[in-house]
Amino acid sequence: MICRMGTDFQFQMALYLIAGSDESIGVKIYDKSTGKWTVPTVLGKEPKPCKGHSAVAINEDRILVIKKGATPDDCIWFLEVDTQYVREQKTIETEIVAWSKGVIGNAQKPVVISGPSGVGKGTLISLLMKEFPSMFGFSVSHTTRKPRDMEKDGVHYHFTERSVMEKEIKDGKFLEFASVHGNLYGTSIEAVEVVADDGKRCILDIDVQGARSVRASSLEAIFIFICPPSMGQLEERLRARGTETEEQILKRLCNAKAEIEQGTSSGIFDHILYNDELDECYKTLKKLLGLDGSTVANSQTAPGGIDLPVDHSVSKIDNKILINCGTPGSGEASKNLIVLDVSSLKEGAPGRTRGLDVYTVYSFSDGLNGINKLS
Ligand SMILES: Nc1nc2c(ncn2[C@@H]2O[C@H](COP(=O)(O)OP(=O)(O)O)[C@@H](O)[C@H]2O)c(=O)[nH]1
Ligand SMILES: Nc1ncnc2c1ncn2[C@@H]1O[C@H](COP(=O)(O)OP(=O)(O)O)[C@@H](O)[C@H]1O
Repeated sequence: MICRMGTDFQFQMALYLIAGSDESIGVKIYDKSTGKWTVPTVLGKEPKPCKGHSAVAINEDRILVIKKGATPDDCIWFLEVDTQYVREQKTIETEIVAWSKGVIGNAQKPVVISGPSGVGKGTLISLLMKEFPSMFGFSVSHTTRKPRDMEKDGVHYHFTERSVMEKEIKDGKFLEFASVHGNLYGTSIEAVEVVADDGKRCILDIDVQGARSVRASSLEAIFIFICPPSMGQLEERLRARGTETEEQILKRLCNAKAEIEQGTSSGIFDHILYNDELDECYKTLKKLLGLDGSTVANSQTAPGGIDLPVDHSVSKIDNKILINCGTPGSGEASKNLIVLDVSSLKEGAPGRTRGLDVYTVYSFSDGLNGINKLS
């Protein structure tokens, strides 16, 4: 492995070294109090190797890493060293850092939908996905339960063995997980990232325990609880669906009481919807998601990127990162300065940092300038 680039950052008690090779980008930490180097546990998907990188410390929380020669959608990354997410994952034994990819603009908050089995969560989500296919993406959960007749692996769930899922949970691959009706269910970090990378708003269908975990995490979301009009109607719907055995139906009905109690009284949920008449409930759901005609349905912007030349220099002034791409040529306008505004950074899904504003400044040889906002 040939190490051909490195940047280092001094924080109060530690120095972070980011070094890249043809194969990987590695991180080492020098502890000033003990004088020792350690290799931290690195969470998140590591950026692909590149032709070099520039890096700037944004604050004590994270370091911005700009990859050279990367594709426009893959050049802005953050090494999180003390963000809320990293603090949540910290163990006593090892130092932890996390990679997260920079997302231009403000993708809309994910939507968490919970409610008892048979209340109509899946039905409402299907309606949304059908009416707004380019706006919403479903977070495909993992589960140890067996697939139903019509369910497809990788579409409705990632059907998995308990031992495999438990190992992946241990390896930090899950945003949340819970035991529901005797099976293990969980949202992998990747499931949420896939939707974000597609430029879509993520919908999570998870139980109340999962919603509680997400509420406590760094992922900002809208939380909606769906209630049945009555326990009798819930039972009717579950039986009419015809996907569960009698034993499973009874277990689900028994759990429904506690779920409804927690869902309606725990303060986890921003909105409680009653799914009596499906059409009415769907209309209300669209209204609270801002889809009642006041917004253009498919207006979600595609995931953006920045076309960076390999040769550039980086500097920081307050909350602005200036990427200098060289002097303009004669005659034509040339893009010679890209400005990243990091004043409204937000933690997204683990593995993503949202809220990056990007401007390109064009200069003409006669001294005139033009500004173009990408986000
Ligand atoms: N915590 C958590 N719950 C999930 C996840 N995926 C599904 N669930 C919940 O697990 C419960 C059972 O789901 P499922 O087996 O599909 O049955 P259904 O609710 O009757 O359609 C529902 O409350 C789902 O919301 C997940 O990734 N995490
Ligand atoms: N408002 C409603 N009125 C009557 N039946 C409904 C309504 N909403 C959903 N259903 C039906 O109830 C059953 C359970 O709905 P489903 O979406 O599978 O629930 P969940 O995903 O919450 O378990 C399905 O057969 C569905 O067609």
